[in-house]
Amino acid sequence: MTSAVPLRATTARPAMRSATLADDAAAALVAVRERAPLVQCLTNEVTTNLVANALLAIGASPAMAAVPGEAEQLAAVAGGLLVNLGTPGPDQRACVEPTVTTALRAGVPWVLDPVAVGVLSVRTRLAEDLLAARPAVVRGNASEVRALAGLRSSGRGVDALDTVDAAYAAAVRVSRATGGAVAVSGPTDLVVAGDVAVRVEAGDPLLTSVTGAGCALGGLVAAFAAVTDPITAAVGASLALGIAAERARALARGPASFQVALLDELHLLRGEDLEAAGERLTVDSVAARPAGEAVEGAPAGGSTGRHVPGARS
Ligand SMILES: Nc1ncnc2c1ncn2[C@@H]1O[C@H](COP(=O)(O)OP(=O)(O)OP(=O)(O)O)[C@@H](O)[C@H]1O
Ligand SMILES: Cc1ncsc1CCO
Ligand SMILES: [Mg+2]
Repeated sequence: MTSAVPLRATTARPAMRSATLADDAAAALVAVRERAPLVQCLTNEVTTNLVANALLAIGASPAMAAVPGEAEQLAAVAGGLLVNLGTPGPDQRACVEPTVTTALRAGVPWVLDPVAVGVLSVRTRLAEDLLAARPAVVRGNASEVRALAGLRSSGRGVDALDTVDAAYAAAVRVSRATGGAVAVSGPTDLVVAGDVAVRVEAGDPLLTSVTGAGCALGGLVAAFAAVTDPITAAVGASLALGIAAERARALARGPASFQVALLDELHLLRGEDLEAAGERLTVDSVAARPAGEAVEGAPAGGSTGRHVPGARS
């Protein structure tokens, strides 16, 4: 992976307030609706359709061009790029490095969704290489983020068995390595960027009964990243999907009707809905974490021996 590209500045903002962050997320949603950013997706074969539909519902313009020779053409003109490693077949493996390099050179923010990293070896090595290209946002579940940080993880296939709290130190470590944001999904989402940690209270357990809710979240993060900074993008996308899910739940009989309603609710979501969500956000400083929640210390589960490029240890 080339590193002869401009590096992204750190995203942390001092003294961030939850109300301000909610306002910024709302403004970003309005901007997505106004600008309809093109989001180039190198995504997986299982959830492509849901990712594309979620992007359309939020107001973005998705395109899934994963053909070698074409993928980088689209990345050069996109507003954002999603790289989701759910089914990393030969075409995607051939595409990914030139596509990410093109995006970086063009100043296009890119999002890494490290599906099943830590469980499966090919994608784990690929993700480790990709971290050196400094994704604006890494969006994964707790087990995936732990694995990316080189910590022992207990994912089962594409699902997390680790808690979001157990991925806190890992998120900090990966954020410091990339200079971008790291978003950990679960019952409460966690977004870390630099020295800022944000918890987002939104969502519904039915999201885990629809394949690709996390993948869709990765796509939404890429759409938001096209119009705002990485931490606002991660928080805004998390709020948008979570609030839409809560509303969809009220209309659903099960996962199938929930998925349909979820797309409707994403489509209906307005800036005011995110503006009113300040109370769902808890912002604190990484440095201010209580003792016992070590950020740099050895993980409870030990290390896999893998290394995050640039990570402090
Ligand atoms: N128990 C829960 N309650 C409420 N929301 C949840 C719960 N678990 C996950 N979510 C939400 O579901 C969405 C997907 O998160 P999840 O952690 O399941 O992603 P994932 O494992 O990457 O999913 P996938 O790989 O299937 O796409 C996020 O918006 C998250 O906030
Ligand atoms: C089930 C599944 N398998 C590979 S990708 C994917 C979608 C959820 O990440
Ligand atoms: Mg996932």
